[in-house]
Amino acid sequence: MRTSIATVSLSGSLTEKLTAASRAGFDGVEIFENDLLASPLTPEEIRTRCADLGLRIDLYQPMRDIEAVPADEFARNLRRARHKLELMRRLGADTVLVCSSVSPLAVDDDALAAQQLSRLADLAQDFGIRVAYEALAWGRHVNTYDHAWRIVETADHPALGTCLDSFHILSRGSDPKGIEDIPGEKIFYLQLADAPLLAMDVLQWSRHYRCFPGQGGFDVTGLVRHVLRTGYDGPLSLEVFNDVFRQAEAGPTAVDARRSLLVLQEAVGAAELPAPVVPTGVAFAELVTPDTEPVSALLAALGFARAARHRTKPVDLWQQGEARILVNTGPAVRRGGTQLAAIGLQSPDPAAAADRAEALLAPVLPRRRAPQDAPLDAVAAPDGTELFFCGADGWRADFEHVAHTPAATHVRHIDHLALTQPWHHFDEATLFHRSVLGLHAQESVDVADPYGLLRSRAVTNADGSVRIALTVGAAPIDDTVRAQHIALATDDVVAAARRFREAGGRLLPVPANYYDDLAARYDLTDEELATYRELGILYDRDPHGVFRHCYTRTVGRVFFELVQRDDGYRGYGAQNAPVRLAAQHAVQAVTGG
Ligand SMILES: O=C(O)c1ccc(O)c(O)c1
Ligand SMILES: [Mg+2]
Repeated sequence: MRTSIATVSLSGSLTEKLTAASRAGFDGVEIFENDLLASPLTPEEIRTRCADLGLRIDLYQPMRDIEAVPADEFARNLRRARHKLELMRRLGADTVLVCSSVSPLAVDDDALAAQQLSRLADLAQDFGIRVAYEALAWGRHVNTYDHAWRIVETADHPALGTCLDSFHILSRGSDPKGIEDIPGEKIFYLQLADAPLLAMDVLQWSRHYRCFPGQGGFDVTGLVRHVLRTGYDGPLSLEVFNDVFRQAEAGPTAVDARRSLLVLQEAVGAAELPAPVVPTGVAFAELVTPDTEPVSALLAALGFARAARHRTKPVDLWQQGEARILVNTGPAVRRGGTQLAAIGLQSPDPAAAADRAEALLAPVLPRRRAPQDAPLDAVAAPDGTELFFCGADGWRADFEHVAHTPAATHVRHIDHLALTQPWHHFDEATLFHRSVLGLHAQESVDVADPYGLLRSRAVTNADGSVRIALTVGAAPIDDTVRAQHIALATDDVVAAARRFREAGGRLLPVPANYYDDLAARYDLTDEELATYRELGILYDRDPHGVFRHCYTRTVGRVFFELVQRDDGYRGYGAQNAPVRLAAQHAVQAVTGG
């Protein structure tokens, strides 16, 4: 199936948009009128540019407020339409989109609408152009796809068909099954967009919050299945009006867009991709740092032992239980100090995992960093984090044992990793982790930071042995919020916190008000409360179990969390995150770091 994208979905000048669409592998574009009007290129030059980039101009849009109006008004509309059709001939575009009218002049008269659209189709036919009539969800009289189709059916004109747009159909709660009643050859175009499920005015929802299929709450895949059953063989085209994408770089957005279509095509059986290989655990988390001292001190206080050193690179392996942290002082170190740069994911088939990632347009990283290293399959996540797919124990061969005092035994494994996403990459990150890694996305939650609202969403495998929390701010965010963290699982957070403190570690202090409120919310003993208060342990419950957690101070961009997850608690203490964030800001204000 051919794929296409509307220029409105990408940022930049028309030629930047076209370049991004082509580089991401789209076959065609919908040219949005405003993009053309603002371009210094002539229609002929745009046509040539598209041809050079291997892009077909699948649609020109939109033509508005054409139908069901008084005769004199319609005469003016036809005159306007003729200009556009001439322009389209110069562009070499063969299909024009006509949106259902929102004009106060339009009357509720299907016969008149059919007759006038038929006249327009006559004119378009002279230009070799087809007219695709689309019901806007907020059209004045025509606002459902079945209504638009009835008018097209009545007009019965070979150059008039309908354009289906998943947003307009699903936002109104129309049943997409009825699409199967439309003959495939009368569906002239199919536009796809998803959206988060919001209770708001449909026009605002459409113009600001659309997202790529799989990033919102609509069943776009189900809708496409109905469309394919009609025999429709036109392109799958993305038409996404989104405030964030309008600001984000066009290149990555186009790749994200194309990935969403690949996943959708896979789901409807229109594309075959290497099957997902779900990771089965976290092999390691890798920190890069310009200075091992503060990180080493922190890890030692947490009970880790420096157990091994890489044979060829300045990388130490710190271990406790099944938790492994690599500390790298190599050339990967960037400005901004210590950061979480890579995650090793235990994979049952690393090569196949990398194949799927590559098929879904993830940047594949070199397999060997040095000739003598064991080859490792790795890709970059949208935020730049390197994801290594690790087989049984291959990567360990690159490390040689160093003499060390045994590690403590409080920490069992890495519970979760929390990564902050560049602010315009949140939906992309979720789709990436779901589609590339086969992880399941949990509900997105809002978290109040003193200086902005954050959105957080966890992706996990089935048994919870891989959990990654993705967080983003509504706008570019400050360093506290940019922090990343590694949560370490323990069976006894109180003992682990005490040990950490006795070893010289400093825990994040939590305000007394928090504990007063905790006493009101839960029936905890005075002794328990006093312990939590003393150590800065936060507490949460969900329908499954109990969560107790506390935080270390931050080094560079990274801090650690000790977590005790009892009785199948599934969350991440989101309830407590605002208190934690405020406490981190407070510490930063005092210490400057
Ligand atoms: O928001 C609009 O006006 C608009 C225009 C063209 C479309 O195809 C559409 O779905 C919406
Ligand atoms: Mg549309």
